[in-house]
Amino acid sequence: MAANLSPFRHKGLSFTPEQRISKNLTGLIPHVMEDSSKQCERALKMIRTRGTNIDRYLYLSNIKNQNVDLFYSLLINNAKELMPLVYTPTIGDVCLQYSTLYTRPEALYISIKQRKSIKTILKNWPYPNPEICVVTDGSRILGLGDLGVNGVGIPIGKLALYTAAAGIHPEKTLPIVLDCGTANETNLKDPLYLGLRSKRPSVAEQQEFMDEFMAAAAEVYPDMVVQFEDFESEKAFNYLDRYRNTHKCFNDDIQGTGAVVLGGYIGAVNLSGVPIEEQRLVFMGAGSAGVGVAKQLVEYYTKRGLSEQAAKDKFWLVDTKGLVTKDRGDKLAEHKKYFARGDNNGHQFRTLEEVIEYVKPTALVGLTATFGVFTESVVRALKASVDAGGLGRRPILFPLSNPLSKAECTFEQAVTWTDGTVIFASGSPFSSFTIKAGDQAITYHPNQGNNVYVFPGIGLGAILAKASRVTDNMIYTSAAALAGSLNADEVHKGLIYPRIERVREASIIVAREVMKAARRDGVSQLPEEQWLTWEEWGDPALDKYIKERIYDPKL
Ligand SMILES: NC(=O)C1=CN([C@@H]2O[C@H](COP(=O)(O)OP(=O)(O)OC[C@H]3O[C@@H](n4cnc5c(N)ncnc54)[C@H](O)[C@@H]3O)[C@@H](O)[C@H]2O)C=CC1
Ligand SMILES: CC(=O)C(=O)O
Ligand SMILES: [Mg+2]
Repeated sequence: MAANLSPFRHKGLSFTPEQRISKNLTGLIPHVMEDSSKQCERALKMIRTRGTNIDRYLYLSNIKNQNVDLFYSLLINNAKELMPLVYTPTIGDVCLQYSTLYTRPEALYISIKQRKSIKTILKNWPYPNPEICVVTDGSRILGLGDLGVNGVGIPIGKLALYTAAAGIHPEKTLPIVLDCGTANETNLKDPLYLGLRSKRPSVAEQQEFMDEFMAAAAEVYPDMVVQFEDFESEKAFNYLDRYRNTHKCFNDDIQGTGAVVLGGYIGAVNLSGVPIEEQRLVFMGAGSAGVGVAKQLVEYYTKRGLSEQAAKDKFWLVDTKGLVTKDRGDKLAEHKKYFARGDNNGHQFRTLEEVIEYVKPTALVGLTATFGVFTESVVRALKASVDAGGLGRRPILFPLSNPLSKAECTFEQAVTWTDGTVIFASGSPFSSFTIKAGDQAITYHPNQGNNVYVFPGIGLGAILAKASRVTDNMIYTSAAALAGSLNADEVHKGLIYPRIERVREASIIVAREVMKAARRDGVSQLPEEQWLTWEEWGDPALDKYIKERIYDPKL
């Protein structure tokens, strides 16, 4: 690429005749001058005529590499169509094949063998002062397991959404993969695999590496917010505890997912006809996401006046061995202990059907990374237990695992098995579903319950508030802000999340409330006079401040 056609300054075919002359571009691009809509039209035609989603991803990725503004114009204005290509579910397939698809670097790749050079590597990043970093060690990529360095697609995808959904300038985003080896035999045997060809070292050694990384990142980029992503559960909880009080960081799978599910749960309860006090929640999956979400919901209940114990009593967590109880006889992982039930009178419930029969839940949340565990009998049992409470009540069913190939059930199944009564959210997007009966047709609209509705706003809010830490209140507030961000049409349609086309509007609301929470918690380092001005002029002034600072692609 000619130096005068940097991807960050490339206007494609929109360069004016004057710009073409002054930048010596004459003849380097076709003579025609096109506005952005024409260029988007061409790209969309290409995308729609490619044969596979991987081809579409590669085409988009190529555009991003050549013309950043065109890429983000496309993504922002066609979020519903293109987000599933840049993010889940397609990004899951991309990660599985990353080492084969690789054509150029798009992230920082830091291996545990380069421990002595972390600062140098960070300084090698070509764009100055990144504001947000998404870092993974690839050990639990979506529901696909340990993908090692191939997991780098996730930080790349999440950061594209930081720009598309929250307007963080693309030059201010930094994707990082920490390569500690992998347990993935397929990758280890793949001659094209790009990562360290060794098993992961001990947890202690990985933690030392992480300590060194966090210290180096804070020294080289002191203002940067760090988002932990897709670390397997033990490390996810450990690193969050370890750094949350000393670094500007949060864990998206624990905290972001907690907030997004709480945001949707508030709306779902309103639609369900089952009062919040009567809700009983079964969680299938007790990993970082399951426990993170359940804890966020406990906080919601305690803020509504319940004691912590009474709030906790509303949750039954299930893992591969059955209901998580104190006396199950196996050694519970540390993060499961908080929710271990002690009221099972020595009885152990091994299957989800047994748990449903015992608990009579009103809501079922899936975070298992296992396709199809919400079987017909499970979903029908959930519906029956909700119906038993009274007419017109609706079951809440959230199969949240990603990508689509790991969803606990499909939208069509959920609608069919609940006779259309389900309040549904899935981690990856399902299409609407129409049932025809004679001349009548009813169309059901799914929700996407994915942390993309909160992490961009949490990061943006923390950056703009100049927050020294990401506090629990900032996370909690993001959920409440999301729940309040639906417009009248979305409420009328019975949705519990804003339509994905409105994720940018929702993210600004989330960011604004996160900023205010940072200030309330005393972690905002903005001058006090600034906050007093916003107090005087209210949210519109703060919104204006945010909007003036966010990136809008201009071709
Ligand atoms: N929708 C969203 O925004 C998000 C979705 N997720 C998804 O959640 C899933 C889980 O993520 P983590 O909690 O980090 O994984 P994890 O591996 O830590 O936890 C999985 C849990 O599910 C349990 N499990 C697995 N198979 C099961 C089965 N057949 N029956 C019962 N329990 C079973 C395991 O015992 C474990 O407790 C992944 O697919 C991930 O993509 C994660 C974060 C955000
Ligand atoms: C959405 C997400 O963060 C996950 O599936 O891990
Ligand atoms: Mg994740």
